[in-house]
Formats: sequence, C-alpha cells, structure tokens
Amino acid sequence: MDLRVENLSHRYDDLDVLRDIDLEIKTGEIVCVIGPSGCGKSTLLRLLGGLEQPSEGQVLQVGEPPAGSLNPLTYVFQDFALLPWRSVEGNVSLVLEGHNLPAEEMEARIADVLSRTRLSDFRKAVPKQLSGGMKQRVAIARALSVNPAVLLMDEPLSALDSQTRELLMDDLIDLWEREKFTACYITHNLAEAVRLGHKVVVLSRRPGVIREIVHIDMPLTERNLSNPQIAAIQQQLWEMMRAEAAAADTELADS
Ligand SMILES: Nc1ncnc2c1ncn2[C@@H]1O[C@H](COP(=O)(O)OP(=O)(O)OP(=O)(O)O)[C@@H](O)[C@H]1O
Repeated sequence: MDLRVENLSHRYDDLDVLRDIDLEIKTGEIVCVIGPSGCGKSTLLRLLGGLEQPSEGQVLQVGEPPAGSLNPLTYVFQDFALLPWRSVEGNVSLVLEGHNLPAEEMEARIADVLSRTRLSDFRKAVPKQLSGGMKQRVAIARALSVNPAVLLMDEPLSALDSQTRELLMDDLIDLWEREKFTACYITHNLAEAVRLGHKVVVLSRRPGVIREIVHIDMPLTERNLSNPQIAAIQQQLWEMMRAEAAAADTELADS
C-alpha cells in the first residue's frame, strides 16, 4: 500500500502550518522528512496517520495493506511510549490484544518481531531493566507486530545518545534489508536522513512547503558518512536547511 498526499494544507485557527504538500510514500521505501523546528513535521505525520484531518487536500491509501496487517498505519515515537509495568512481550502484545487472534498466532507474531529486533532473550524483562536503545527496539517490535503498511516514525532516535543512535540506525537498516518495511521518518538529524532515506523531503520553515525532494539511490548498506557521495548529499541538505533554520530560530526567539 502506498500513501499519497495530495495538495494538503493545514492550519490551526489562523496559524498556517503546512501548505500545498504533494508527496508519495511508496511501498518498501523510507521517506525522511526534515525541516526547521515548528515547520509542521509532526503535524504532517498526524495527518498521514489520520489522527487529524487536513484543512485542505487529502491523504490517500493506495492499494491494499500487506497480508495479515491488523493496522495499516502505526506510530513509533521519540519517547518509546512503553508501559513500565508490562514486560517486553507484554508491551508488544498490547497492540495485538484487541484483535481476537488465536493464541498461536499471537505467539508467532511476538516471537517473530522479537527475533527481528534481537530481543528474544529479553521478552520477560520490564522497561526499567532495558537501555534506551533496547526500549526503542521494543517500540519498533510492537509497531511491526501488527504488520503495518506504513510505519510513521516521529524522531525515533532523538532521545538516545549518539553511539546508541548509530547502533539503532544499523539495526533499522538490517531490519529493512531482511524485510522491507515502508516508513515516513521525521528527523532533525541530517545524518539519519542520508543514512536511512530513499527520499529526503526538505520542508521550509512554517508554513511548511516542500522545498525539495532529494532521491538517494545508493543501497542503505553502503551508506556511511565517510562515503563522499553521502557526505556531499548531507552538505547539500544542510545548505538548504541553513537559512530556513536560522530564520525559524529567530522567529521562535522573538515570539
Ligand atoms: N494541536 C495544535 N493546536 C495548535 N497549534 C498546534 C497544534 N499542534 C501543533 N501546533 C503548532 O503548529 C506548528 C507546527 O508544529 P509541529 O509540532 O508539527 O512542528 P515540528 O516541525 O514537528 O516541530 P519540531 O521540529 O520542533 O518538533 C507549531 O507552531 C505548533 O505550535
């Protein structure tokens, strides 16, 4: 299933947040969205997921969700959003419980996603026993357990220290290489965008309009920042962001 955003604009009262967004998220691709603070990235994600309706335009789901999908769109948040009193498997099963699945299917789904996120040995652990990176892996496992068509990821690595972020990026690439998922991935971090994005959407400051969509054809496994092509794309993104970010900072400081 693809997501197609057509002519989307959004405002809160008299605050114009997003304007004339046209975007396609195709099956099997990771689309990163970058842009200065307050330009409407999280709002765009909520509109994609149907948590809010756009003031104008539409978000279309094109085609069928994958077989066995319990939920076509599912979120992964920066703060993990785990229930502290539930174990790893309990946090994953939480999103499966309302679906009347046979016990064997529930177990198969939990075992599959814990294996894919390398958490099988930690299924009885509770969140306070886990590192930040492992907590986010639980959140990713939980999101994948419903076999979503599109993962909506809102700065999933930004609460983590830089080494953990690197490791989790490797994990995400590995996960994608083994079973291609589709994602819209919001980030402030240009290094993440060039490592993970098949497309990088650059939004202007508010009201967010698409300044550019940069396609990166290089396989995810070959990308690293010592690769000159990747470094050059990151530099190109930074130059696009720089003026917008500086202007947005001034506006926020003035308000
Ligand atoms: N429910 C809401 N009601 C009113 N204004 C809102 C609401 N949600 C967001 N906004 C405003 O819309 C603008 C865009 O917010 P949003 O969180 O989408 O930006 P963002 O690009 O994700 O920001 P950041 O990078 O800082 O997380 C901001 O000015 C914010 O204050």
